Amino acid sequence: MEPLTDLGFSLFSSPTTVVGVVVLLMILYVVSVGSSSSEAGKEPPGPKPLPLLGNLLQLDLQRPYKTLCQLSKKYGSIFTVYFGPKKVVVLSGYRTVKEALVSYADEFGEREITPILEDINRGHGILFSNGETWKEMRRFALTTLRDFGMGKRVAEEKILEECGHLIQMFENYKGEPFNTSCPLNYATSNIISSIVYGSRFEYDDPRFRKLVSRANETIRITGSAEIQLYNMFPRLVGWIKGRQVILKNVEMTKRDVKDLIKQLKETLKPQMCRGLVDCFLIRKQKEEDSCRKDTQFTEENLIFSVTNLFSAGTDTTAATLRWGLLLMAKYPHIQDRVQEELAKVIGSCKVRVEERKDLPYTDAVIHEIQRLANIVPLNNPHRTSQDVTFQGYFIKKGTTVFPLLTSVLNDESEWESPHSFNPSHFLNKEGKFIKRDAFLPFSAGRRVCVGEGLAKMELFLLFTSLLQRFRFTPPPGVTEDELDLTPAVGFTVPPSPHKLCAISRQ
Ligand code: HEM
Repeated sequence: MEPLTDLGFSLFSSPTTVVGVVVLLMILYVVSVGSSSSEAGKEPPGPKPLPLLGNLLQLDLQRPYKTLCQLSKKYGSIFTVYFGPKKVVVLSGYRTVKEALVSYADEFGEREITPILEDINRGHGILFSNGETWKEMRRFALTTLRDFGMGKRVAEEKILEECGHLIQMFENYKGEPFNTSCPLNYATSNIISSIVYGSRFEYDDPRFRKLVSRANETIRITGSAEIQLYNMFPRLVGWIKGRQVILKNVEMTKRDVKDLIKQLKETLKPQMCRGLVDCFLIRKQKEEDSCRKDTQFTEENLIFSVTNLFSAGTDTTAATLRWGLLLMAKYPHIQDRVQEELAKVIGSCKVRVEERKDLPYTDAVIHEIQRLANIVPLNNPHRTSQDVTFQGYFIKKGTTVFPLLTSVLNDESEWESPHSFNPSHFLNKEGKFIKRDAFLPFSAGRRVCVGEGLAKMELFLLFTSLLQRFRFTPPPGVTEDELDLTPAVGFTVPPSPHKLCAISRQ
């Protein structure tokens, strides 16, 4: 809670600000909490909120998902927490989250657009939009991703090509310790870039490096304590530094993306789509030609759909791979078994997606990495699109809902040893791979991750290719026990900064 205290001091340092803050919070409190008792039915229980601050003092703002998991032990699988004046209903545990997102998809399928998300996207694109914009942009992204070979040979080729560049980059470190973040982010960015733009970038292209680092920085800051405070009190703390950095990043990224789109426009051939941008531009032209007034195929939606895919597709997959390599270095006996299986089934040939079924142990390890890595612990926020009575509780239309993914991936009634790295979660007694219902790292229902198929393919091909080529170890002088599994702070959570050695096996 220290960071919050520090921030509190700087926020409330002048008496006039304090009075202003108190008055505004009182108004917000009356508006939000005052309407919480409903005649329509019992509302989900929860810790008593303080006037004005709600449950703010109880929340670990750096890692709110941790507090929420603790609260679920006391209040059950559906409860209410006040993030300042903002009322949030938290759904916890596999059964509740799945039931809400799948059986009540209509009621729980909307995205909550927090003030910082409003700043970033202004309701455009796929990730942070609702209604017709979301419907059309999501449908377009899914069809185009499918056409560009998600789950097919074309995507496999693109990923394998990128694998070659990534391996080369790892080779360049010659077994010396290095931070895995940049190479992995560049590789996953390039895979989504070649689908979106139709071509990859060189790793030393300064514009590409900036696009990747700004996307990462924005995701990190979006999960910080100061941005949580901004989301609670947007009018009061709009000036905070983190928000200014995000706004600047968004502007610069928009400029770069516009520029990339302009280049594609100038060389566009209507008969040949090089990537998603081309398909979008062609569709845009068609809609303009037919004078469709309510078209969603606008410049803004193109820019934000592209940036959404780029940032959602880069950081998540790279963070999962970073966890994977760290876990391999920490548990060398598990790395041994993966490498033995790869040697037996594939030898030194290129790995192919169709070989996944012959690699049950490796497949189980990749699933267990995703489960334990738990990289979107809070999930993206949802909100109710209408009044709903769920599991006997009344939830009003427009309420923010967190379908807490961490509580699903660590659900004690679903997983035999939820808090340890145990690939047996995905293996039966005969050593065959088994699917598990509570494996929901991509969420479920209407807003389920658009890139699930692509991400699974990337994780499999990149992880296996890297393990074929390299042995991952802690840096000299660091023991396996000393490798730290504390997650970093952020909206998505990679491991804390660390270095590893990639020792060539060939
Ligand atoms: C390991 C990798 C990944 C994980 C764990 C992951 C996880 C998630 C989660 C939890 C959500 C929120 C779902 C919800 O609101 O209920 C989401 C949404 C989304 N993801 Fe992913 N994702 C990954 C990779 C990707 C990739 C590679 C892409 C790009 C092709 C992508 C694009 C998106 C988009 C566009 C959405 C918004 C969907 C919507 O709101 O309709 N993700 N992802």
